[in-house]
Amino acid sequence: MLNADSVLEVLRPVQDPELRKSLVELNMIRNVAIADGTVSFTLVLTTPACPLREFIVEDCQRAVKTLPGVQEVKVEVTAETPHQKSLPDRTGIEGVKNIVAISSGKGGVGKSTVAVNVAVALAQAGAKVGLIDADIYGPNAPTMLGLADAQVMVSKGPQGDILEPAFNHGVKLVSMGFLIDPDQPVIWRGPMLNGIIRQFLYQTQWGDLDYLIVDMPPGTGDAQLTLAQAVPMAGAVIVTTPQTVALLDSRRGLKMFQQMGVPVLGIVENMSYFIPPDMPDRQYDIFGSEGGAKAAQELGVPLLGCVPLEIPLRQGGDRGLPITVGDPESASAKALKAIAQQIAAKVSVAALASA
Ligand SMILES: Nc1ncnc2c1ncn2[C@@H]1O[C@H](COP(=O)(O)OP(=O)(O)OP(=O)(O)O)[C@@H](O)[C@H]1O
Repeated sequence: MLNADSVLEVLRPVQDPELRKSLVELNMIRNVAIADGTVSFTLVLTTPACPLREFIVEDCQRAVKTLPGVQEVKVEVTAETPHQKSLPDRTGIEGVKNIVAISSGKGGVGKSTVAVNVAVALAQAGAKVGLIDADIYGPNAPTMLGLADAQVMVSKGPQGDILEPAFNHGVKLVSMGFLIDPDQPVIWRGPMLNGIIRQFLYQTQWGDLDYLIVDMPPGTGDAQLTLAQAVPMAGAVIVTTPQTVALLDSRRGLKMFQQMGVPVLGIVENMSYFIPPDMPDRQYDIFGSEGGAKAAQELGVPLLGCVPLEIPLRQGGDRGLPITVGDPESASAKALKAIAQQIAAKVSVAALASA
């Protein structure tokens, strides 16, 4: 007999591949309806950027089609991103579900490029996304997001000034670049850092966010400490290049986050290989190969993905048109999108495991 119960029954063995639990038991199947041989239901994923979305939908359709009398299976896909666990000694931000730091052991490895494109890719998938550019040395997220000339609006709230983030390509942004004088030497910016990070976290009109991405200054300094001690973080991502020296720096970064109780979600290897614009099928391992994979294995954290060195990626950053928007079919855009999905999946798994 074809009814809602029999549909749920055949769907019960279908598992979420990341959580390894039944979709039905996870309450991810809702609104089952049947009309003339057409079964429809809503599949509620744990992130709009689910890397296995198509795979799960196909699994569901295949299962339901085994029921006699089913001619068509219509699946509406939505998502409810879980809220990371709060910690007794760290204050979360109201409305913000998950805070993810993008970090690197040293400068110039492409941390901001990864942070900006991951934020945009999550927004493209349908998530509500904010980005804090906390890099005092090179606050370049505004340029990369096409917001170089943006002004942050400040309004008076009961507890002081409230920042109104700038917005472009689906991402809300606050940046050190909006607040500091670019001609001011870095040595004078340093002492302001803690205060500004706290203001970015607690005195910004973020609204509801699934993900708040933080582009950290390079290294293992005060900003990392301030952030980790202030808010509960869903995790940190470490960006590296394949060279050994960059990897040594990453190891330091990894240890620091682990000591502060921040889970390291994985490593992103940037500038993994070069794709010449005139020969898109060729690739050159300029900085050696497999460095990120080896480091991830050695450090016991996942490799979230490898981003090739491509000229349009740099040009997009300079022009304020992230590659994920400007050339979504390029190898680097696809890699960055897949990395965003990996991050989202790991954050959801961790949030649900600790719930
Ligand atoms: N995979 C890539 N292919 C081509 N250019 C890249 C790639 N990754 C980064 N770049 C370029 O390299 C430069 C440095 O990148 P980015 O600013 O993202 O690095 P960073 O680690 O954030 O640096 P900083 O330490 O200054 O904050 C930028 O001009 C960027 O466009």
